Amino acid sequence: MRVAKYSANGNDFVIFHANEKAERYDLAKEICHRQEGIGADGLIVVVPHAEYDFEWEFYNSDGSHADMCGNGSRACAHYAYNNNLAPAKMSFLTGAGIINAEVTDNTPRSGMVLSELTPPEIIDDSIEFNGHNWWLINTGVPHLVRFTENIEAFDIEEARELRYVYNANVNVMHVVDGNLRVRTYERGVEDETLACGTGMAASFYRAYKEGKVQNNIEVYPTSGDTLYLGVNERTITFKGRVKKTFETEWET
Ligand SMILES: N[C@@H](CCC[C@H](N)C(=O)O)C(=O)O
Repeated sequence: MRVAKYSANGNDFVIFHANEKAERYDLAKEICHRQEGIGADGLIVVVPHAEYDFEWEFYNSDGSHADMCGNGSRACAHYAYNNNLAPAKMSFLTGAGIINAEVTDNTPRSGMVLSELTPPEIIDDSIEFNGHNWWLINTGVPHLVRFTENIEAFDIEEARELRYVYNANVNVMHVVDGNLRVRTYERGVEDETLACGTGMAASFYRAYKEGKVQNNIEVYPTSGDTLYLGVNERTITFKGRVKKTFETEWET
């Protein structure tokens, strides 16, 4: 089976396409394993759909399903376009709903991809934990977000505790010159990742709602890359470069 490895600003994925949907938890764990597999934060399988350009299956590296993945949606759009599975402007079905994406500045190895995420929903804006105010926001998957003045001191153990209490990903953000730095602990990877799209979107949404940033800003994840986020009437737009790092045969 031919698979492609992608990096979307440090959040990395293995992607392949198949003729039909299946339960691929074990394959996800095997392929994503950092020492014994290819190594990735997630596995994406592109399958045909009657109404949309395609549908995806998304798995975290521990084999769990997730309804949505912002960075994965951009990597997947580049993969689908370059494998003639979708036009440059496409719509595809995820567990969270329909995602519209557009690939520009394309080469076989990289592209600029804009993904329009599903409408954000503030689930709770008054969570108090260890003296901090957290918001729980669903941007396709649930994220806890709070502000910090010292982003270097992101407490991974506290994040891990919160992740299990709320069954959510956990983010801290710092406003820098009107833009945002964000660090994310991801459930399903069970550690900090180099970038998380829905996490950056949830952080941006809270900062925007509280008037701490304007619309259309730059967001910097742990990888140090630059992503572009904005909000329109209903959805959050999320744009940045993705890279195909290699392709290989995977023996099943
Ligand atoms: N990295 C993703 C989010 C993937 C799903 C998440 N780990 C969960 O289980 O909720 C992104 O870029 O949004």
